[in-house]
Amino acid sequence: MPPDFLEDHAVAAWTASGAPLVDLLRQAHTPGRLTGFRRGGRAAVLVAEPRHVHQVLGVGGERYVKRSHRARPLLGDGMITATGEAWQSQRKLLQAMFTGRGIQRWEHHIEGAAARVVERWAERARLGEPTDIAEDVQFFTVDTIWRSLTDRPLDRETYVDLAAVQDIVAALPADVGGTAALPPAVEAAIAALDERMLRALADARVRHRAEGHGPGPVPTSGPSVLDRLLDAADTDPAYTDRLIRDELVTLLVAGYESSARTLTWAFVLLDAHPDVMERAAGDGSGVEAVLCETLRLYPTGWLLPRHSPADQTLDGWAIPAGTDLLVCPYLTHRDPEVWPEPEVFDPGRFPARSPLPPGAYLPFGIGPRACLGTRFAMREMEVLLGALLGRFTVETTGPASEAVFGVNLRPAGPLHARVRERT
Ligand code: HEM
Repeated sequence: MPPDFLEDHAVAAWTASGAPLVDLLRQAHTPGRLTGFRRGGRAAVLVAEPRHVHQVLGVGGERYVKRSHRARPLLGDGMITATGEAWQSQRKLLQAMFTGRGIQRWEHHIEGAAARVVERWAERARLGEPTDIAEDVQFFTVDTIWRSLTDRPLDRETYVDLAAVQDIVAALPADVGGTAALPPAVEAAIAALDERMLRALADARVRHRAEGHGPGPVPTSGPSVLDRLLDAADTDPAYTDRLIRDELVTLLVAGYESSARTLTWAFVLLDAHPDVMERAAGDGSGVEAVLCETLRLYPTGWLLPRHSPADQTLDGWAIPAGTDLLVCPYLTHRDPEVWPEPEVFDPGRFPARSPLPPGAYLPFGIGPRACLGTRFAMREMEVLLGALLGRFTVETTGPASEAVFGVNLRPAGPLHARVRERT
């Protein structure tokens, strides 16, 4: 049976309105059915039911492919955009640094970067000046990932080049199949970022040789991600300077944007729920639940597109070759069958009392392409949120942030707040 497609006139009306893609997905969404729409001769189906999500990303992870056209101008051939054997070997190389005990090596970077934000807030509190939470948490997440990539703390000048990534990401087409033509200012920001990365690479190569690394077997542990990539380059010709640049930019973009936006969303939600904020501040034990619930309501990876190169059947529905499958964690996470009163922010839902249906909760994706940095991200967010809530009270002073559904789901604008030391 073919999926239900929206009438062409409904799609044309949506196009004419200039509304974001999420509005079209909401229109198409019909619980219990597989629904979609056609645009410019291309068919796309919405994948929001947990069992469909599980099949497309989990068990069907090999059949439905990732094309990532949208981010390629920025990420090149790094791990997010790579496919097939290239992806497999890239993932294998870095996996151990980010899973299991591997992340313990980043603990001192995370603690160091969190201490800088705590100091900054203490200064703001002393002077009675407001701060921009969105900016502060972004500095933190850029700092943690930069230290992990290069083993160097972040200076302001480097931060400015790296943080320009957010303008680049915002300029990427949010829509699947969007073109890669970017405004000149964005091309220039990508060039500045490239220069910064290639300079970091050249510096690291000099240090790397001086420290006695060289051709030989790839060690199973190393001080930084860049060292690991340089070791790989000694034995594997696939690791050209270009690919190392792509991998660094990929880890930078993946590693700071989502964590920064999630922390900002957490403060937006906590500000609206002071009782939850006080409980989480108490002994810090509720911080993880606050983050899990924040990621349920605002999964920064709100849309995970896949493509079907061959004819497939999904839960009895016929998926012809060439169809885009728009997995949408944002809609899945608001399924009332799984989450009673889905719009309500309630960290008490976590940890879940009974196992959730497969595919029902996926802020970090599922299946072979699930997030490499899940453990790193959760740890860094818990450390910072715990440290800030434990020491300061927070009261925002600006209007509530609107959600922007771009390549990722981010809060619009800054988040100005007054912070005070707890007495
Ligand atoms: C709150 C923070 C984060 C969120 C919500 C998040 C979310 C995601 C999601 C949903 C995916 C899967 C995309 C897909 O299936 O199409 C993904 C992939 C990925 N993430 Fe994260 N991420 C976060 C933090 C991080 C961090 C800190 C790092 C790096 C240290 C990272 C590195 C990656 C990489 C490399 C991939 C691609 C994996 C692959 O294709 O094999 N992420 N992330």
